[in-house]
Amino acid sequence: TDLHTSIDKFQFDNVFMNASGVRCYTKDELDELAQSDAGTLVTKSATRAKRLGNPSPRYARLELGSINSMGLPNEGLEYYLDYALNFQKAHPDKPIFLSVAGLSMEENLAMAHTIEDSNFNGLVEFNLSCPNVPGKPQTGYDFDRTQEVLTNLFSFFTKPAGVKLPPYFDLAQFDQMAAILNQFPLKFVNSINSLGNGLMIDPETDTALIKPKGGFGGIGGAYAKPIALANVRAFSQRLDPKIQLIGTGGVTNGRDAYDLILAGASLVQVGTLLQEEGPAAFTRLTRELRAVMQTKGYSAISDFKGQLKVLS
Ligand SMILES: O=C(O)c1[nH]c(=O)[nH]c(=O)c1I
Repeated sequence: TDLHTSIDKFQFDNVFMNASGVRCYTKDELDELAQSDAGTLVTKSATRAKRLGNPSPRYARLELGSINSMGLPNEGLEYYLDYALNFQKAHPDKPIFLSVAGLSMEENLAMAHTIEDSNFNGLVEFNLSCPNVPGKPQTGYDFDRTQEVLTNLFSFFTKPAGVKLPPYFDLAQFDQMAAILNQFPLKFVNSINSLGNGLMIDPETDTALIKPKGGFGGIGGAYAKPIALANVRAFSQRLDPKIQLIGTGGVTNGRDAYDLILAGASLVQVGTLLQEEGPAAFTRLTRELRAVMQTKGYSAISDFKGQLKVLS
């Protein structure tokens, strides 16, 4: 069985990769991902300047996943762009993703110009869904703003790019968002980011588990699986076929990854599981996905991608 997959002209020898924000803040962490069984990697969402992020505790493991309000801590765009430029020299056959999350339209466009003017030859993921910067709403939940950002962006940006979206929960929202996204030369849509602004409680102290925002943070892990499947499926049914899906959310084993691919995903990102198990998780996931494919009689991702059946 072969886990080879592609997005646009980019080929990957394995469908698995990290979700932005997980074990991808520093060069050392990124190198660990590069040396793992993952097919590729994405850097922590970058702002122009380095950010420390929110006060700790800002991440907690939960019974069925995780809650985080990191607050966009990162080393700044130049750091990740520098990493990417060195990486592509050393690994010309392994395209990587650069994630960008400007806190304003101007910052997003300024960072996009910097990337456009660079020799970066991988893919750019514009994160429209960070839920944890106090006072900053998620762009992905403001349709007019999303339209405006993408219009300004693609008036000059020519490198391969996609967007990271928050989860939607209403079919009219899938219709509206897809109608916006279909207007732009996107190579991919990555769905979903964490379930924004959840809350969990420490049973000993009756206190919110994490410190920022009175305990509100993005929820990941098994809790996210049914929402991730629905979002990938909904966009797969609505987007121009030229726009491919990256499935993120709820991957704990090979079957979860198989399900995201059935729903239409070309790549599968792993967040909470990677945070908890480390890059060795990719070895287990790869083995487990191959086993599911063998059971089903499939030898390639294309044999079952998007082939979810429904009851007639
Ligand atoms: O708090 C974060 O840094 C964060 N956390 C998330 O769960 N998703 C995001 O896109 C981001 I930028």
